[in-house]
Amino acid sequence: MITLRGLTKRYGARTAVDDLTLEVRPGAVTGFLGPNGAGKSTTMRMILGLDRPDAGTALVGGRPYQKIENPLRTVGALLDARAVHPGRSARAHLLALARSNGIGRARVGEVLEIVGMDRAAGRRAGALSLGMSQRLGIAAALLGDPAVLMFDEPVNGLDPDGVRWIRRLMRGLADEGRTVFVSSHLMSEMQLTADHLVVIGRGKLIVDAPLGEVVAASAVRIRSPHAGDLAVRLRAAGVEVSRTGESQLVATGASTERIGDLAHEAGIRLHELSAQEASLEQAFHELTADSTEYGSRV
Ligand SMILES: Nc1ncnc2c1ncn2[C@@H]1O[C@H](COP(=O)(O)OP(=O)(O)OP(=O)(O)O)[C@@H](O)[C@H]1O
Repeated sequence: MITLRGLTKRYGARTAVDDLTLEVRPGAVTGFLGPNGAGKSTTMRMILGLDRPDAGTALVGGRPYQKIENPLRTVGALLDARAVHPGRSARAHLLALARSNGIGRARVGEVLEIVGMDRAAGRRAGALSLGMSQRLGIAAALLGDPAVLMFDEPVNGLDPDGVRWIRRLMRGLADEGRTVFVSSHLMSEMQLTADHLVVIGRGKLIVDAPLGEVVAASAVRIRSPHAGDLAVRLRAAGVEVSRTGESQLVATGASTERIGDLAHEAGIRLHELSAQEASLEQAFHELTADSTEYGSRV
């Protein structure tokens, strides 16, 4: 479990993370989404004790990172896959990490196998492809068999096989009851991977909800020979409506049942009434529109 309470980080006049309060729960993949510069990496760095918050707290398993005795056994993280000594072999890198964290040598072989790197273990870290570097970073994160895992943009630069592999790995880790917190700006990817979503913009929490709830923020497509009259009626009832064609409307903020009832009360015939499930991409765009606009101005 990761617990953030009022977590805040400022860089000069800029508030990178703004009063973030949330819980990341075990047994699920929680996607951490936001436009570039939203504050995702800064939040993860504060959880790992790499950046000091200006206010608030970040706890892992109920403790601040600095107070965790064997951090690698509690929380594993992949922040920057390239942050490995380039001259060391993958195995030597993991062995050094294991030794300094009181983890037995045998576990190194296990994690190399989990990430499918047993045959590349002798290669120098600096000579690994990005995909292999990601796997090595994940092997390091898994080394202490931690209950909490954090991945910052893990699929960046990966080929489709690598992306599928990471997706399956995260699912498996969550199914084992672990807390899996993964940042991404790829909404389509999160739609396939995450159970729960945390969306931030300009450092502020925008959404903290199950994936289904975010995606179901739906629009309703309507066709009627009296679209103009119907639009007037719907707006009067507080429904947001836009006219998309001579006889077509799209309404948001009301169910098909409500729209059907309103049309019936007004005596207006309908030729189509269908719920359009918003893709996460659309939902994300709507949710973060303000913060993205702000971002592009600065
Ligand atoms: N060390 C730093 N010094 C000054 N400003 C910083 C520093 N680190 C981050 N920032 C700023 O804080 C804000 C949040 O950055 P952060 O990297 O956390 O966002 P992000 O959501 O991870 O973005 P991205 O998707 O681009 O990685 C940005 O405006 C960034 O420029």
